[in-house]
Amino acid sequence: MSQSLQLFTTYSRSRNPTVPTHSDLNPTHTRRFPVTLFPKLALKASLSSSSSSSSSDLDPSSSPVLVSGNGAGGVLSAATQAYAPPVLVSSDSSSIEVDSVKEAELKENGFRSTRRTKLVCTIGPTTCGFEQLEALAVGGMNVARINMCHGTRQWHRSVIERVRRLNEEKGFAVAIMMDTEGSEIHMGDLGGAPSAKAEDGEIWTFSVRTFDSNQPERTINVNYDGFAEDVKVGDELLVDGGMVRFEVIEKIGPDVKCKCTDPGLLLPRANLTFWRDGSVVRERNAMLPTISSKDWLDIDFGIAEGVDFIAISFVKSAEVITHLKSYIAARSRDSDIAVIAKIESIDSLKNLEEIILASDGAMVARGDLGAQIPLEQVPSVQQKIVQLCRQLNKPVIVASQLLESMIEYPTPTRAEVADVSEAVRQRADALMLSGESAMGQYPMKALAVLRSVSVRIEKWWREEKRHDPMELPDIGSSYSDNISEEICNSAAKMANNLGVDALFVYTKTGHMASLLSRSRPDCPIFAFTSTTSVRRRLNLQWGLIPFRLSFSDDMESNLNKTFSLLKARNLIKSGDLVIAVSDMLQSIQVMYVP
Ligand SMILES: Nc1ncnc2c1ncn2[C@@H]1O[C@H](COP(=O)(O)OP(=O)(O)OP(=O)(O)O)[C@@H](O)[C@H]1O
Ligand SMILES: CC(=O)C(=O)O
Ligand SMILES: [K+]
Ligand SMILES: [Mg+2]
Repeated sequence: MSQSLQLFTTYSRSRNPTVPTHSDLNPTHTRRFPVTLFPKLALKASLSSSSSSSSSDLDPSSSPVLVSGNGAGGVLSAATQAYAPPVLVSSDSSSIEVDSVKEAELKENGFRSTRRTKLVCTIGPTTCGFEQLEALAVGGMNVARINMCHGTRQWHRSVIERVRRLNEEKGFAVAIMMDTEGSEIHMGDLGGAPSAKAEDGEIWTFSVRTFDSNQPERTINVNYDGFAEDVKVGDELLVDGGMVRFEVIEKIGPDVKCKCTDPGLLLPRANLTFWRDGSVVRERNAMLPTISSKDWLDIDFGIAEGVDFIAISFVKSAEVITHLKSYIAARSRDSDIAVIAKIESIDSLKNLEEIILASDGAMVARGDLGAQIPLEQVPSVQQKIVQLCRQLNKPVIVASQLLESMIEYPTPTRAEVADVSEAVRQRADALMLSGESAMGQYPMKALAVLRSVSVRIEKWWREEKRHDPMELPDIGSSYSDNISEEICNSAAKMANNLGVDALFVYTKTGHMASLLSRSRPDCPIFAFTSTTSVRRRLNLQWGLIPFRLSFSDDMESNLNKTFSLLKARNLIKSGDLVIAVSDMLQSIQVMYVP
């Protein structure tokens, strides 16, 4: 076996004076980097003129090969590379200019300051139209989430179709995440009303009876037949994780009379938990399946629609994730739907490591989590989950109430901004909007707040060099996996030490890209992959700018092609220092853009 670390040091022009210079990086001096991890260290100075090979790599007649973007994407036809600054996508006879936002950002601020933290938006009544979806995509939405608790499958299908059309026509790579309902106890849909206000001291009836059109006043339907049997007089009933609270005062057959003790807004299908003697009552929930029969139908729907992620609510154990993954694999051989475990119950915390290991990512679902554990424990649990996910190389989303007040108001509270900053500082892969984007009055403003806070905090922490280095354990099961990990860890470290402008990774499955992301390097990671589904999936991971690119096993030609395409688009320039790694050739290459 020949596992070599190859350092191709191509020197083409004098070093940018703002970054450290290395006088021995030149055509006549090759330098052995202090890397001793590999059996054979082949150090090769590649002196060929990179620009000379570009013409043969770029066949003007070929179809679009390069699609860039970090939620704001674009398609660059090889034919346009030399001349055409406006990047065009031809989906029909007319051409549409795309990616103006991302490109403008990359060009104005340099790609060093692009946002690393990814943004997930829950789509609901206020954002389901094509124009609103486009505005969200332009505003930085990387993943659109649809919550199967709400709306019909037809409604969800139309959202998926619109997102797909947006991607095709405008060159975005917005991924779709389907979130299951789960079989927890929740309220009915309030007889069609958007919300209802419960005032202090009011008596409300929670009933397992279903009501057709005429729902009696102050009556709420509960979806679970055993509800009236399970609760006891004196129990505390929490709606939506404690946003509204009631005390159970009387049981009459299927009806449970409750007095409101903390007033608030009741929203359709809000979750219900009941507490007795200071802790949540969960015996019954423990017996309910994590994936209900309705969830299985929704999952079939998600597979048929080709969603990118399925997020499973109220995961209790790793088995359910493993089972779902094999179910998906059996149903859709070619698809690579990633399974995200939502951490929102006591059981999920008990089995945290196994669950995360079995999943393709996790969500800190603070809404329901805060209804199951004391609220003051939520911040430390969040930090723990975020750290563990990074160590195990799984993307992690911090969700719920990040900008809750923006459902009603155009400006966030200072406390909300601090909460968002903290999640960015913890270097979660992604932040999620829920009600703010699903049914709030200011979805675009809320997204803009996430975007600006992310960019600001990321930059501040980079400048301050305040990031704690994290111990990254070996996670691969084979020697070859371990080599990939060492290559990525070393490449990220070299990138920081040398102050390079970008890391490039050529990856078929996205694995090497995720390993680079795990190191949270100072520079952005340009991830080149040949399939659109992998590109969309990488859109959830910290610091990756995913591009679709047809590439070969010949790294030199890949690099030349990439340099030409990116330079034509003014995304990189001669003299930029780049470190490249790839799946195909286990190597680290350091070079200046010719
Ligand atoms: N497809 C939809 N149709 C109508 N309203 C929606 C839709 N999706 C979300 N909402 C509204 O936005 C609110 C917040 O959305 P979110 O997805 O966070 O849901 P949730 O019901 O709080 O539950 P969870 O996230 O725990 O599943 C919901 O309570 C609901 O009022
Ligand atoms: C997102 C979600 O499910 C929660 O916070 O409960
Ligand atoms: K859900
Ligand atoms: Mg939840």
